[in-house]
Amino acid sequence: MAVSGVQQTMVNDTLEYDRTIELKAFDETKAGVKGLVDDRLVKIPKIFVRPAEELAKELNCRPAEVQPPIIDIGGIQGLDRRKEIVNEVRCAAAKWGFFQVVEHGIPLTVLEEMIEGVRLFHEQDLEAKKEFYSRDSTRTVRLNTNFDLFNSRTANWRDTLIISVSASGTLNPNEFPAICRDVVTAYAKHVQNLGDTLFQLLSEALGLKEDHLKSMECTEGLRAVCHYYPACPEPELTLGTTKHSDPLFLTVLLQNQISGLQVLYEDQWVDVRPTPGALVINIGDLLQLITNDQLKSNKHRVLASRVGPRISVACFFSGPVLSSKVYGPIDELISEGNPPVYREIQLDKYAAKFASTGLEGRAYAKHVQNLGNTLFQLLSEALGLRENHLKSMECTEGLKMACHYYPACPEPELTLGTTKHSDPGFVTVLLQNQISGLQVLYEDQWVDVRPTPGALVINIGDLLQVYGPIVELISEGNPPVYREVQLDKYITKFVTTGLDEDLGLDCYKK
Ligand SMILES: O=C(O)CCC(=O)C(=O)O
Ligand SMILES: [Fe+2]
Repeated sequence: MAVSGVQQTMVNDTLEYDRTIELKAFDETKAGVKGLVDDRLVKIPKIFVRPAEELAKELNCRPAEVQPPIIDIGGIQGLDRRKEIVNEVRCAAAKWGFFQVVEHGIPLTVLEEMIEGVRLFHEQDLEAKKEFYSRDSTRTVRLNTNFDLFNSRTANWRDTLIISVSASGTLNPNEFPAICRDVVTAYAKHVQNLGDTLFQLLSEALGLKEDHLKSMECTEGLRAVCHYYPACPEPELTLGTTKHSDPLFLTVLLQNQISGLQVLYEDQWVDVRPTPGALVINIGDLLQLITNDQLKSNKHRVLASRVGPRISVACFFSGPVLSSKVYGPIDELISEGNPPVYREIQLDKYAAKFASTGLEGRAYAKHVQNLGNTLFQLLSEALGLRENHLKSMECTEGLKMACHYYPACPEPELTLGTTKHSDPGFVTVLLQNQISGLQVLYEDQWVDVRPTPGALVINIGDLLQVYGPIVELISEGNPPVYREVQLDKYITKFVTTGLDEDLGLDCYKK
């Protein structure tokens, strides 16, 4: 656990060097996976190949014969039928987190034209597409391949055009790509209306007033994410989209007739079969959070395929993502017997976190965050403070991962893997493989920190030693040894001096 900025620099320096170069070269073509396919390659580049252990597990996995429910929402105006629909929605959203809707009011021609518009966009000349290629999430429209390309272990066989339809609360079609502007505008209006209906049905399914979720602004922040999955020469080695759950409130997904989408149901991958005219609806993590687990946000993925292109449009209802609005379990859904399982989150911070972690790689980080919380409790108690003291000082925040790769060295006695230093953050949780090398300076001697299977190394960082000494730890006989530091300045100083300059903590002494 360490502080942002600092460790990020280290990540870039040391994470599997060749892979980073390959990823950069691929990204710089701005041609995406479609560009690779146009070059008629027969083997997929290594950056797309899933790790052997993941592929081996896949063999044990059989798609099941069940299907998420298909719900006909045509009759919602009729009182009795509406009750039935609300009931079906409740069951599907609680059990599967996924369902398909038919008779939703969006004409088939609009669905077909939307798919065609996305195909035209991705299949136009590279030069025309390049102007949209960007990883800048503040842009209304951006094309890229794998939004998490530089954070994921394996790249996905997919390019994506992302359009923030109403991020600022208003539709601004002038910025949409001309080649699909009209159809995106028309489709987005239909999806917004359907979203309003779905959030009404979901509110009723939860026993709330029909406009409850809308009044919480869940119907806001519509983003159309237009995926293009080209045919893949080695589909069994990669994925179209890595296993994930959608982070925000609700997703309305349009897919063409090429299958690939799967949802994880009772530990089996189940195909969500393309059904002409149907739209797939799935619950996102935040809707699970505010409903205190009554509705489920389920994991899903997309397989790569020898046939293609598969085209899909995922419309995300993200809420007011740029605002600091706070979301927690809805009061009406909480009771003594059903206490809140989640704490409140601030939407802008939550969304930024997802954008920077990507679809995978959250599993280890989540465990480390939990372990960190425990360690800071133990450390607080060890200092004779209340168990949440260090957490309340925000020491548990700003988790960053630095993934080092130390190649074998022909002349190791002439160099070092990492120069002598202390860590600048609060606490570091270190995972190492079985190759030794880490040493700690103890009583003026270098002591090996031997790799121990299953163990993690924990070390105290400079900030925990200094950070504006805690008043409870100061007394007349033990006056403050350090002056207070301002966190951002402190970090900047470390980043600009690097490991070599042995600043130590002396410069922070009074
Ligand atoms: O392409 C699909 O069918 C699903 C895409 C997806 O899961 C997503 O964009 O979150
Ligand atoms: Fe998804």
